[in-house]
Amino acid sequence: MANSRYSGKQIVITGGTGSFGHTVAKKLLETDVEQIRILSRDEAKQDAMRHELPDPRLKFYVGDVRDFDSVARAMKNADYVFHAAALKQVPSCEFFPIEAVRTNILGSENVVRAAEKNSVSSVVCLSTDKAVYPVNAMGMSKAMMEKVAQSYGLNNPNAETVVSCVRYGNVMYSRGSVIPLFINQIKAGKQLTVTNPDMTRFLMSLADSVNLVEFAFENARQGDLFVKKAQASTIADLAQAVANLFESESEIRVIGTRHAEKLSEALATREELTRAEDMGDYFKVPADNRDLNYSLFFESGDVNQANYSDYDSHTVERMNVREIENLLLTLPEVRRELAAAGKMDRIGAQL
Ligand SMILES: O=c1ccn([C@@H]2O[C@H](COP(=O)(O)OP(=O)(O)O[C@H]3O[C@H](CO)[C@H](O)[C@H](O)[C@H]3O)[C@@H](O)[C@H]2O)c(=O)[nH]1
Repeated sequence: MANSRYSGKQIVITGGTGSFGHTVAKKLLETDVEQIRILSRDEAKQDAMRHELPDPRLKFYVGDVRDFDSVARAMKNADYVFHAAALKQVPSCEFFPIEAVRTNILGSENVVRAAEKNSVSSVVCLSTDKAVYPVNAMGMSKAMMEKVAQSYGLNNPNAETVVSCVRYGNVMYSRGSVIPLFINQIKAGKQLTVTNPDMTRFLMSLADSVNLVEFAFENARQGDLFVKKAQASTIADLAQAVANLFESESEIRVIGTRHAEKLSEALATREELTRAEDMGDYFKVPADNRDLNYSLFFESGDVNQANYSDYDSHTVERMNVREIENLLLTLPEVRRELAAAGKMDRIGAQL
């Protein structure tokens, strides 16, 4: 990260003890940032992070985005906010959707309001492809978070706080996700459980997701939403790639689609793409800035829509098994697992 942007700045990361917060904090500590504040609920995780990153510029705030006062306290005199706190497990949000409303929607509103109150200059909110045409409560609540973020600019055209969003695909090797699951199944000599071999997902590394937030932070204007162009793969190919790397003979067992999951995910809708700016590796989707004169919503349409299709994991360029293997080899966690399994030649091929 360029030093100048963060020089002398105070930055709040909500949900800062998660994998994203952790990675960003580490990267920021390499700059001349003045202070990084981690706002999160779990003091044990904070303690672990404090020991891992012993730096006086890193401060820990116990709090919850559901509680406005705790958010406002962490934001006092802050300059920038990365809003990563969320309930993001699909199944738990299905069982407790109101909890997703409280954290992902109302909590995000608290973050925006507290940022405004403290004259924070930029807030970047983290969203997911599951917010696009959502079918599960987690995705629906994230879609509403995006609306909360974008409506801030619509209602406050002269605001000094710029609020933007980014949308991720699946972050590879994130906690509880399918890649570490496949690796554990291989290590245990079990079959690889594939839900639906034809299901597709966008695959991103944690480093990609941090770069996306940084890009948004550097380029955002009020209400913008950023998407990183990503490659996709089928789950069958992903399972095969993991098996190949570990030279595993584990068979693939098809277990069927789980509750509330989709065959493919979309990172942007065709309606969004009609007004998006192509920025090379990224799309920037500006907010729909028509004002609250409803006739404009009803009477002025968009003639371009028919020329675009959704940016969907089923239709974008798909990696083949070999390409997925190479992508997996860029992940430090996979390299560690391969080293532990004595597959040094695999790692060496990529050095
Ligand atoms: O045993 C399994 C488990 C999963 N899958 C498949 O692997 C893909 C990825 O599954 P993950 O569980 O890794 O990820 P999800 O797409 O379900 O969602 C994940 O990524 C989201 C972000 O988009 C959220 O963070 C969410 O909480 C997190 O589980 C899916 O197609 C899923 O069907 C299998 O084939 N076998």
